[in-house]
Amino acid sequence: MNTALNRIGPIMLVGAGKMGVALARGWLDAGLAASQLVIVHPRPGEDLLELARDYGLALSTEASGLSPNVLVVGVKPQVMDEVLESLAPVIAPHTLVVSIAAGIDLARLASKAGTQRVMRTMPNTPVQVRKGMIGVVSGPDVTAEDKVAMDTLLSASGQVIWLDDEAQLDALTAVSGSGPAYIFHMVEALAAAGKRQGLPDDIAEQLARGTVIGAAALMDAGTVSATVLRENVTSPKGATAAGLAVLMGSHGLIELMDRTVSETRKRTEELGRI
Ligand SMILES: NC(=O)C1=CN([C@@H]2O[C@H](COP(=O)(O)OP(=O)(O)OC[C@H]3O[C@@H](n4cnc5c(N)ncnc54)[C@H](O)[C@@H]3O)[C@@H](O)[C@H]2O)C=CC1
Ligand SMILES: O=C(O)[C@@H]1CCC=N1
Repeated sequence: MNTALNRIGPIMLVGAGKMGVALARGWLDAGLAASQLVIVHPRPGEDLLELARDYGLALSTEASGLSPNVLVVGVKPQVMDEVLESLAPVIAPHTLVVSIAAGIDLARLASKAGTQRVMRTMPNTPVQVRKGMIGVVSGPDVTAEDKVAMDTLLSASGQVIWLDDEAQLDALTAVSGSGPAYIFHMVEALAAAGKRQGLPDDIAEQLARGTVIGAAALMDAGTVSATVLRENVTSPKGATAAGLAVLMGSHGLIELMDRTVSETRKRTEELGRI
């Protein structure tokens, strides 16, 4: 049992799809008692039902009968307005409203939720294993106690990055919110290249996946920079140097990642205007 975590509730999570379930699993793994969490979902999917079974969680099909201290809204940006408006009966003056939606700004959240006590967060899927990167910005009526409570709750899922400038949350979305997808695609690309070099499919996939896991574990094990870790693999005039000359050459990964992150940010900003 994690005492600090269990002083925050009751917590209501509305919309537990991929991300909501990932967050909830992180909190429950960190010691949040099932009695402190109410999950509201009209049609629970298999992942949510499994989470409920694992932790003895009660699921609810509608938000009613409770004004939570923290209301986390985990729906898609496209339905955020209507969902927030429908939550008016459970939002009390003591309720901190927390959105995880990409793009929707604090002013819009506040206007639809009917309170200035709002926060905007941007987690990523590794929150499920408590290795998330989670950006946060606060609305004007968020108290110091709210910030401590959210820092405790979100820290249970990974590293919390507080930002003062809301625009930076869209940049953070494009780096760490979407970032796991870039890395998973790197695994797919490395496996595909291995197959083209004649490796059996299953072995190429095992090698690519295991290599990214091993490289991430090396970064996790210490504070050595990615640059030094890369240099440690790269013997002068050796094999790696030949491959990196392509990856780090003109139109290489730096340019590709720059364009990728820039497009993701642009779309994040668009989602906030839909
Ligand atoms: N998937 C990711 O890696 C990340 C997603 N996000 C944000 O998280 C939010 C959810 O994304 P995902 O989990 O990927 O999508 P998802 O589609 O898996 O989850 C959204 C869930 O909300 C449910 N829902 C819709 N209307 C509802 C209502 N009225 N009441 C309760 N539940 C309702 C849907 O049935 C669905 O299960 C989005 O706003 C997205 O921008 C943020 C960070 C990372
Ligand atoms: O793709 C999306 O819109 C969300 C935001 C960050 C990760 N997934």
